[in-house]
Amino acid sequence: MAGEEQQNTKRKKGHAQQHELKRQGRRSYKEDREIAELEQRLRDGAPPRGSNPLAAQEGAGATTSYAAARTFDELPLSQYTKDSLKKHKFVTLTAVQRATLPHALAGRDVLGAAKTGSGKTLSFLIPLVEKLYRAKWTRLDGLGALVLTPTRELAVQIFEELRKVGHFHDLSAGLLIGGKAVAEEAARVHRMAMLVATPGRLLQHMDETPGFDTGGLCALVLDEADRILDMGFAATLDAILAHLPRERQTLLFSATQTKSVRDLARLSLTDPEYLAVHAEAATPTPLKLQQAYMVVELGQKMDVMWSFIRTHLKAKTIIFLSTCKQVRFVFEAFRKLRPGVPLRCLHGGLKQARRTSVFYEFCNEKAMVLIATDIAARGLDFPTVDWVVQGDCPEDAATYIHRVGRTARYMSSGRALLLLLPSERDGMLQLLADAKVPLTQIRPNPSKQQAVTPALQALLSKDQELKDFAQKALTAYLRSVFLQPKKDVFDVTRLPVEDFAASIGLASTPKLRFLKRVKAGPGGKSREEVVEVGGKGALDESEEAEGEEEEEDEEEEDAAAARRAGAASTSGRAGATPAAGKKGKRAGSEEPEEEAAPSAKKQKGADGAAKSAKKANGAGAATDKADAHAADDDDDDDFLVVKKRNVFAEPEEAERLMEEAAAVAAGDDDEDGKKKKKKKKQKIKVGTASGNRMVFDEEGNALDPLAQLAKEGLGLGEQGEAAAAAEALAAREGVYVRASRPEERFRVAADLMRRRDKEDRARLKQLKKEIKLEKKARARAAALEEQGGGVAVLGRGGQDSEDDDDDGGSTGSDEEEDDGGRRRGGRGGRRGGDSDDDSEGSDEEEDEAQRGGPKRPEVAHFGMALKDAVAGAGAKPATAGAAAKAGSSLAEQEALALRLLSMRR
Ligand SMILES: Nc1ncnc2c1ncn2[C@@H]1O[C@H](COP(=O)(O)OP(=O)(O)OP(=O)(O)O)[C@@H](O)[C@H]1O
Repeated sequence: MAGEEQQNTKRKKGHAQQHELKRQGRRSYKEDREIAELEQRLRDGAPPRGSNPLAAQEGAGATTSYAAARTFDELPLSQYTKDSLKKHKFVTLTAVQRATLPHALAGRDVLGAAKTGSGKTLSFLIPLVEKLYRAKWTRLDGLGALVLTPTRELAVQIFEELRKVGHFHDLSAGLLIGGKAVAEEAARVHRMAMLVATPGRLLQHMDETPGFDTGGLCALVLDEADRILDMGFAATLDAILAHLPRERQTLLFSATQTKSVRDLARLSLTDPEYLAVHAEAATPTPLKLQQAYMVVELGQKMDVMWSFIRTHLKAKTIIFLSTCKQVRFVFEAFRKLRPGVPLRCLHGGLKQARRTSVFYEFCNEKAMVLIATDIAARGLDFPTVDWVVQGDCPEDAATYIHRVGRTARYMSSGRALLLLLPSERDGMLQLLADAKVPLTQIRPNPSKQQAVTPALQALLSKDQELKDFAQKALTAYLRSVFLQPKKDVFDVTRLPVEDFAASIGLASTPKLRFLKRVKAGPGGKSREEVVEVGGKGALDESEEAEGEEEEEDEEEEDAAAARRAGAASTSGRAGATPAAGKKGKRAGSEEPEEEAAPSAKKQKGADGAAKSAKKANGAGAATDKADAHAADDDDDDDFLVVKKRNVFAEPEEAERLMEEAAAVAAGDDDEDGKKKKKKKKQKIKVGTASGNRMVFDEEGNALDPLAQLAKEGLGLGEQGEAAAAAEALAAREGVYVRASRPEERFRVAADLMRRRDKEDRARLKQLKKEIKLEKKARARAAALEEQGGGVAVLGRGGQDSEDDDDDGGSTGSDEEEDDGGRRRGGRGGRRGGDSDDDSEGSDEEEDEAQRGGPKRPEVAHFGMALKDAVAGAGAKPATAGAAAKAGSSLAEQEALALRLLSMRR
């Protein structure tokens, strides 16, 4: 027993000594010896320059060379890294790891290209960690290694992977992404040996954070290098590079690698190794990925997407759309129609906390539909995604490859479906054929297709917010098509805008005008032409709507927009004509039933509600079929009828099939494809009751509201304490590599987000209350003024700035500054992200209030002692507090305080 104690004490002493050594930047004798051996092995066994280690024979020169290594154990890696990899079950190298690790470990610049899901992340993380370990890097040495990624979610994911690789190391690592508190990051960033960052936020710290030293950086990684090097990130990347030393190792990885000499020159690469692992492969996409496309009319797209979801209730699916606003609309609309599978959305307009929680939720679910923009297209490693559906055509073959790469990752299989408009078909298929992407044509099974349009019309007719979303979605979609540089694929003038508007439930088409630059004549002189869609006088309306942009991801989405806009401006084309099309006259004038009805319909056991809803609601067509399908969720692929042919091998047949599919998608009835099916007119019964109000969970199970509350446990009792404990834990763990408990962290993050959402809502409510009170007070003050006497405008002085701090990420304060010192009375200002709509109302109220009096002083503080003024004023209570004691209402107290103030002035 005594012996055991002695041993324990000895071990503890050993650990303490080791820790102290590391703190001083020194290593133990054992580590020193290991580092020396590793250096020796790396020198002696490095693969020849320009060689591809994949071609190296196993066993050849095994004594010294590690070029033929098949397992991590055979590589010259530190024991800490080997143990970490083993702990996380990484044993055998993937092809890209075999090809790139030997060169990267030898300290060379590498350009690695390999298919999606092939393990590129470890190919750059392992060399970084090893390099700093061998350099005996300490936190006093400043930043040693940097990984740049185009999106925040990808940065989070890489950071998690880094925690795995660095599990047993003693290196500090940090994550810098937009949407988080800069100040918090600034306090720590200078202590980080490694950083994973998005370009915008990194540059902000480089410019603004004192003591953030990047001059000693020895390794830089650009993940999704082609994206980071493209024009969307050009200025930011150049500014970042200007802060970094030219002498460094640089690693570039992507599934679609850049070969541009100009790009590579910007990075000052030294004799880089170009390792394109799958360059000779028959296809650039994973072998276990089945890919198909379907030609769909724009006016049928919503039906096809809805039908897909309804017939794949047990699948994990990502649906890609082109813009934030489309994602928001389709998500909100489908969510309200309750398809029977949980839905989530991911786009740059969401608050960062929401984005992160959606990311993790989608990782952990088995069956879920994620509707997303291209911020989810690159790099994200969601486990076991069954389907990738491209609802909108990708901008190029590279985007296609990255999007479909979210499924069939590593060893698993997956399926992908691309929806193409007839006008996109030829151009896009050609691009994909050039990129050697194998595609099969597929068409929807008409008997399984479910019309969602009537349901959308009914929803929009009673939900103004959703209608606004729909209008903005339509505008954003057309604008994105307009901005696409590849005009042979994307031609906004060929889109049936009015059919599309009708299909998303809009009773009329929003009026839009786009400015179009076209090259006039061989001289290349440009002129501006106005393309008008849907009528005159449209510009103001639509552009105003666009002005109300949500906070977008400052990284990826802005970069994409900049890229498209830039390309569009240099590739203008002539011949734009107003879009033609008959006016779709759809529902919307009649008042539909209670909103709960369509969702109630598909609930098992809610038959009565379902029947009445079916009769009453315009959602009939969609939900009738939805009911029929609710019972048999297993008919997954019945909706998709496969034509088992490679269309590139049989062009004529392909043509015929495509036309056939287009005819089916367009709803053509007879063989010659001319006569359109008549849609049964939906009758909406106005004013009838629709049953009890119900709450449903994501799976569609009915819950009573209290049970729902209890389930969510919003900050109540133990849950609140647990959340507080979790928060403390998160704060304690910080961002060190050694602290590796992903599940715990996910839970902590989820708890924190729930609590903060609740706090936000409470704060907003409080603010609205306060604003109302202010208005009242001003009204009273105005009345007093009429009776003679000056008036002061209310504000909350110090309290404002306190709230500002709490509410990181709000754009309210910016607006305040922009208004040239016109200080608002609190945080009712417009917020970024998904809460901005909530606060618009209070904004207006405030604005109105601000206009109340032109010469008024800016801020008044309640509770100030105004004895002098009181003395001058005669027998009134001295302060608002005194007034309260005297029993007057708050509004009266406020009015009184104002009066006192003005008298004092
Ligand atoms: N050697 C390995 N053994 C087992 N699993 C691995 C190995 N290397 C990578 N993986 C796993 O394979 C999956 C895909 O890896 P990773 O995300 O690095 O792919 P990628 O090539 O970067 O894909 P993308 O091009 O989409 O960014 C991850 O879940 C990763 O943990």
